[in-house]
Amino acid sequence: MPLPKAELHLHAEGTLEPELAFALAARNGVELPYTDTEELRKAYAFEDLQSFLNLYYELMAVLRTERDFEDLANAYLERAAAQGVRHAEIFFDPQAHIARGVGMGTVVEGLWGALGRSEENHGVSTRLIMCFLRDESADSALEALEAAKPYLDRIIGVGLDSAEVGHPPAKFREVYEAAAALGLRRVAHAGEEGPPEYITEALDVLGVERVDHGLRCMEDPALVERLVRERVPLTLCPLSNVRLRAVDSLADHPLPAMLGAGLLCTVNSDDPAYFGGYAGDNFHAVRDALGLGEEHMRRLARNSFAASFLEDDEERRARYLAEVDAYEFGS
Ligand SMILES: Nc1ncnc2[nH]cnc12
Ligand SMILES: [Zn+2]
Repeated sequence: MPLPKAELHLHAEGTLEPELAFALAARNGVELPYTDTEELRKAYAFEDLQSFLNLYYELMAVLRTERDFEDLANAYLERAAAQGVRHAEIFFDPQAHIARGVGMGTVVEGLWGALGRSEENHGVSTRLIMCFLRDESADSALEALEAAKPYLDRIIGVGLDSAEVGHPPAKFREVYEAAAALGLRRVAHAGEEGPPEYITEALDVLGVERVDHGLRCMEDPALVERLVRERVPLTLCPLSNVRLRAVDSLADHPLPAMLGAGLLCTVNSDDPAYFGGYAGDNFHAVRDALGLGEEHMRRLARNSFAASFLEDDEERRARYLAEVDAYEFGS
């Protein structure tokens, strides 16, 4: 039985496996510039975040109908459940779909077709977080938030993703203020490729409650101290960091140093179809490459539920934490 865990950094579009991409392409009459899944997989040798994002946006062309988004989310939830994920807070990128003529309603209702039944079908509770694309304009982000207003019973928060360097968080002050006024939770990618200052800005200007990645905080000891003191969760994605060359190898990942510093670290998969593993694979990878023992694994699992947005269901959070505490390794 796998260790129970929450996944807090997962892009729905990043769960598009090559086989499903080809199946959806055929269903929707979309032509992909790859002959088969094998050739597509060869394109997964990334140099950096941008080289990944180019493929990530290209393959989204196959996602057109509510059913496509529902199938995508169901495929993820099934795999995640098999790896011990009990709760998933799932990002999606509405602007990338709206720009292709696929409306907010299609995306949200499609994803909801799977998420709304996830507990019965997969035993996984879920939340949905819409992300703004930081390499698009602040006005475009405001338009996306406006388009989301009819669906706010389905969306619990906002995030910020896409190409980081050159797009500091402060660009999105206004849309984050508007999101906060609507009662939405706030997170942002920061310190993946961008400097530690972007993490500080995300906290101070955007008011984020969690930092996605946050890896580069380790370059600034005063920032680390602050993140520890304020108990700001970091949603780390180790296999993603290797594939996008944020770290040289898994053995060089700063996770042990980050845990040692007292940071509230969590381990997640980011875009599992592209980076070679789902949540449980990421847990196993850091255990094996970094020699983390059972107590570290249990701590990471506890952190994932502690850092989740389950304030609306503390009873459930307590139940999940009790599952982690009772977990017997090797069972
Ligand atoms: N790791 C990542 N960083 C920034 N934007 C993303 N969009 C999907 N995955 C991402
Ligand atoms: Zn991400």
